[in-house]
Amino acid sequence: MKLSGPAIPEKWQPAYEAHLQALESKVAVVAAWLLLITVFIYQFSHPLRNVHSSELLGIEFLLRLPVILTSSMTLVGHYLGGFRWPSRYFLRLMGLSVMAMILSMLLLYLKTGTSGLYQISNGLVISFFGVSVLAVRGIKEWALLFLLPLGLFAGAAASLGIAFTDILPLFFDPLMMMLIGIIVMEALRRVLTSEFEARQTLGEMAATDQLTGLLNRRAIWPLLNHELQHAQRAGTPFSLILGDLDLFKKVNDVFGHDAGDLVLQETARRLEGALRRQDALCRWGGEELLILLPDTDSAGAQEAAEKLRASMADSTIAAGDNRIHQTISLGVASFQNGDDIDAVVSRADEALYRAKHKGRNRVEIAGSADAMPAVSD
Ligand SMILES: Nc1nc2c(ncn2[C@@H]2O[C@H](COP(=O)(O)OP(=O)(O)OP(=O)(O)O)[C@@H](O)[C@H]2O)c(=O)[nH]1
Repeated sequence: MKLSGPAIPEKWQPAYEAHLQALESKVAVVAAWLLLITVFIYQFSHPLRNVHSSELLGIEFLLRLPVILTSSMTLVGHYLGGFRWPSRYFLRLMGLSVMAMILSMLLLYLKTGTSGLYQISNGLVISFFGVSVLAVRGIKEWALLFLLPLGLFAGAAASLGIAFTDILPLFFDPLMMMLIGIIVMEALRRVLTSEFEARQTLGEMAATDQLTGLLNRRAIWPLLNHELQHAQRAGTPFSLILGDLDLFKKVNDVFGHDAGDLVLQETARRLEGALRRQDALCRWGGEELLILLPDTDSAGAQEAAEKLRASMADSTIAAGDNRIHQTISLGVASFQNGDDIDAVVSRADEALYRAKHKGRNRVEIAGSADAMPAVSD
């Protein structure tokens, strides 16, 4: 069984990491509460469990103290935001403190010959199961949580002169429980990973235009709003380009709808190739495209729009035996104080309208223009 689980595609890695961290955070809080409760129950229930007289209570409390501290830290971190560490570190601390507690108790009982080894053996079973469930990320965490403490325990037992033949039988059931815990956790992780992938796929489908693979109109809105807020807060510029394929109706009429679709797909590919990584390209409507250029002023956006125009005009598109010369007209508008998104889009639309009117296959900048004459075609 591959304990590291199925591979997550590269593009989803950041979201998967966030998903894992959210899971670890939930497991850490539940584990911290459980540990605090159980440690106190065990500390004060020894008469009920008929373990031993009270002479070891003090030292047992000291051995339980790291568990109390690490689980308290986890809860403080979670509820009060006191520590900025990822939950993974809290899980490690709690797991290691549980292992240190139970293994030192075992050494203590073995060394002092105190009756109650049977209880410690039960404690080992519970602890090994519990700690294996903390290994949310799989094999590497498991190795850290188990191999390190068990290695130290073996060293300590050897130096105290405790025979391994006395110890090994005590570990049989705990190791079985550890195995069960790991398998349960791995199964759970696989279910959660499949659920994560299904959610990502659905999210992508909902955000993507099926024909071109570009963002759809709904999906670009959050990006536009984010950019608007950033511009309002930090005073950074951003620009929008509205592009519209020229005389595209003719392509459909002359070459057929399939050829039209192919032209749209090739347009998406070319425009994407001409843009920067941080720019967002969206299919705004039928043959209309909206491009968001973060951190770009009017001059930069004009340059980008010119590149987009050239990427279409410079070479024909092959559709079966035909070569289609498809051009695009573009209107550019940049954010100005007091704008909302509709205002910037509307200015880009006016500029596009002008580009069409002036003969198509050209870039027009909002605000740089003459009053708009009526378009005749
Ligand atoms: N093949 C195809 N055609 C589409 C799609 N979406 C929109 N269209 C077509 O795009 C054409 C747009 O035509 P018009 O709005 O008249 O504009 P135009 O012919 O491009 O002319 P101008 O914009 O003035 O340059 C229409 O024929 C639509 O049917 C699509 O997904 N696939």
